[in-house]
Amino acid sequence: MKGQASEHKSMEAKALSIGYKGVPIVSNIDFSLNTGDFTSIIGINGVGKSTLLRTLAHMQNHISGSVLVDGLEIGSYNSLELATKMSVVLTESLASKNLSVLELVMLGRQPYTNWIGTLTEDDKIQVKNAIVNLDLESIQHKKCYELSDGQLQRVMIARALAQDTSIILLDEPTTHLDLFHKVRILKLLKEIAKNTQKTIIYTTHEIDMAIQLCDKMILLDGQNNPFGQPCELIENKSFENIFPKDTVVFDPETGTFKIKK
Ligand SMILES: Nc1ncnc2c1ncn2[C@@H]1O[C@H](COP(=O)(O)OP(=O)(O)OP(=O)(O)O)[C@@H](O)[C@H]1O
Repeated sequence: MKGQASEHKSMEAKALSIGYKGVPIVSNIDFSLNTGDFTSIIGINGVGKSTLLRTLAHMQNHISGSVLVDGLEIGSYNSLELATKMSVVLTESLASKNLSVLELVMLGRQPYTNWIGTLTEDDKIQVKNAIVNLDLESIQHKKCYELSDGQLQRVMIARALAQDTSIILLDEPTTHLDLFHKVRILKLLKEIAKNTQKTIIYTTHEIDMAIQLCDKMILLDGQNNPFGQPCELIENKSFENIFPKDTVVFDPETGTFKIKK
């Protein structure tokens, strides 16, 4: 589904509890995202950001509460339906590094191709656009094992864009990127969210950048897990207790964290 004319709730969490083997690691997660929302999940190491992302991607079950996609329980979709609704970019290393960049990005079209995997003209356009948008033209024929971590990260994002889903979930998409590429990719993702009315959710440790760029933020603190626009979270002093105050303090004036000297 693409280019929806008006906003609607594309992904919601209600009283969501996530964890492993029936044991919750975070509860009380509530948020509601519209189409076009560029959203980050933030919080300290080990709080449960990746677990939440994998739960939203239906790669693991939630413990209680609900995750709604386009108003319906995530569990009510089969895997092919979900593959046309959401794409996922994980940090885990890629199994098929023997593929070329182009071949890997083409795999993004798999949910739409026939059983032999033939690409239509539309599929090829989507692949080309993803390659151009992520600046991969000059390396499109290289094998993935020949790439740097940062290049590979851009290829994985290109594959998700080629999949052209209304929801894109990314786990720490900027980890291996230099400052220029971090900003470039985040701005590109935001632009894509706005121009094509996609809901984009990503986990990150770059809170300052997220405050500047995101429409909404989900702050996992293991207690209330505040959610809202960055300015609302600043107003509610939500950022002030993320880290121990004797180490880093949040400056609401600049929206940045400062090292406590
Ligand atoms: N497969 C698993 N089985 C059991 N516990 C797990 C599993 N994966 C992660 N955990 C635990 O769940 C908690 C949250 O982990 P998660 O990776 O979601 O945190 P995170 O916020 O993404 O951390 P980081 O910022 O370090 O990437 C941690 O305590 C972790 O040890």
